[in-house]
Order: sequence, then structure tokens, then C-alpha cells
Amino acid sequence: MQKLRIAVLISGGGTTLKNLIDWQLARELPVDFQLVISSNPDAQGLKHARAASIPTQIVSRKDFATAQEHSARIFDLCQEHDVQLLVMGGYVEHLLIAPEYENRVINIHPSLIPSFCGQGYYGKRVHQRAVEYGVKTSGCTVHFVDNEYDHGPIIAQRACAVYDTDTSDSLQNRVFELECQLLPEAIAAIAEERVEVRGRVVHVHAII
Ligand SMILES: Nc1nc2c(c(=O)[nH]1)N[C@@H](CN(C=O)c1ccc(C(=O)N[C@@H](CCC(=O)O)C(=O)O)cc1)CN2
Ligand SMILES: NCC(=O)N[C@@H]1O[C@H](COP(=O)([O-])[O-])[C@@H](O)[C@H]1O
Repeated sequence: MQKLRIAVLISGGGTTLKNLIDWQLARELPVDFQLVISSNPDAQGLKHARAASIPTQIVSRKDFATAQEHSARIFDLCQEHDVQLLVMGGYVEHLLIAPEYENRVINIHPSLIPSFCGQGYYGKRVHQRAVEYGVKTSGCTVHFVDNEYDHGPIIAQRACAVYDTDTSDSLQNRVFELECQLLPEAIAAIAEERVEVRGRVVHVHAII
């Protein structure tokens, strides 16, 4: 099978990127990493990319007048590297999708969308607010990215319990374990051409 040419967008620790690299090294993910793009020159995640010999590019938001110009630079790089799928892993900037990349950008969000998502909801804040609200179930969501935060068609979700003894740290750890399975599974489904988008509804066809 042809491997899917992917790029990963990061802003910080790169824990999602590291997990994808580990899956690819274990030959459980049919992808070739073309590029890691960071919005932050000091992102720790860049070390994971360099250790895996993946080319890196820094595209800082502050170097561009508008989110549109910043996003356009990111998609120009994707075109130059013939990227088929762009994956957000802890990316915090607002991305405006180039028409040719519609339904070719995905994100993993650490809650069950449409709960605890949108502007201001990223990283540990998501879990802090879920614990404060007292929900009994949380989880993670992989979705296609459109021009609104955490709004595009949902590809897959996985849930876990939330206990009244949980802190934002303990919940983050439990959800992250789910993320480490769900995102590679979703990417593999896209690579195997098993994912079909019909309006807002995504059909993920099983392997027969
Ligand atoms: N067009 C889209 N862009 C982005 C999406 C998306 O779904 N559509 N997802 C985010 C990732 N994300 C959660 O999954 C997320 C990240 C950041 C924010 C946020 O509130 N950001 C702050 C700025 C933070 C900073 O610069 O340090 C803000 O906008 O005020 C919300 C959701 C990535 N982009
Ligand atoms: N709203 C998006 C969001 O909150 N993403 C979350 O950032 C973490 C990875 O960040 P890292 O790569 O900086 O470790 C992941 O848990 C991901 O779900």
C-alpha cells in the first residue's frame, strides 16, 4: 500500500507527534512524515522531529500580519512537500483552510466535542473545566478542521470515566492514553481510504 504523505503542525511539547513517530517506527502507521511545522521556535516537539530526521519549519504567527497570511504560508509549505494530510498535534493558532486542503487537515481535541471546546479550550484548561463542571464522562475527538475552532466533521471519538477524585492532571493522563490510540487509528483509516465525508457526517468503513 502507498504510504500517506503527512505533515504535523505543533506549538508545544509535541507529545502527539512523538506518539505518531513511535507508531510509524513500529510499522503500525502507513505514513511518511514529510515535514513538522511549528508556530513556536522553542517548541519542545521540534526535538522529537529532529531526532526522527523529519524536516522542520518554523512559521511564527507574529511574522505575519494576518491569520490568513500565516495560514497561507503553512499551506504553501504543504504543497511544496506534496503533503496529503496535515495533522494538528497541540497546535494553538487559528488556521484558515486553503480550498485545496478542505477535509485534508485533522485535529485531535481532548474532550468529547461539542463539550469543552472552542476558543480558550486547549491543553490542560479543557480538563480543568471538565473536572470543575463535574461531568462523569470525558474523552477525545478526532475531527476534520474547518475555519471554526473544533467545529469540523467528527471522524472518531473515544470516552472514559471521570471520577470525583480526578484532578486536571489525572484526567489529562487518562484522556491522553485514549488519544494515543485514536489518532493513529483515524490516520490509518484515512491512509486506507476508508473515510468518506458526507456533509457533516463522516463514515469510517470497516476493514472487511
Ligand atoms: N480553524 C481552526 N483552527 C484550529 C482548530 C480548529 O478546529 N479550526 N483547532 C485548534 C486546536 N484547538 C483545539 O483543538 C485550539 C487551540 C487553541 C485555541 C485558542 O483558544 N487559542 C488562543 C490563542 C492561544 C495562543 O496563541 O497561545 C486564542 O485563539 O485566543 C482554541 C482551540 C488549532 N487551530
Ligand atoms: N485544543 C487542542 C488541544 O488541546 N490539543 C491537545 O494538546 C495535547 C498535545 O500537546 P503537546 O503536543 O504540546 O504536548 C494533546 O493532548 C491534544 O489533545
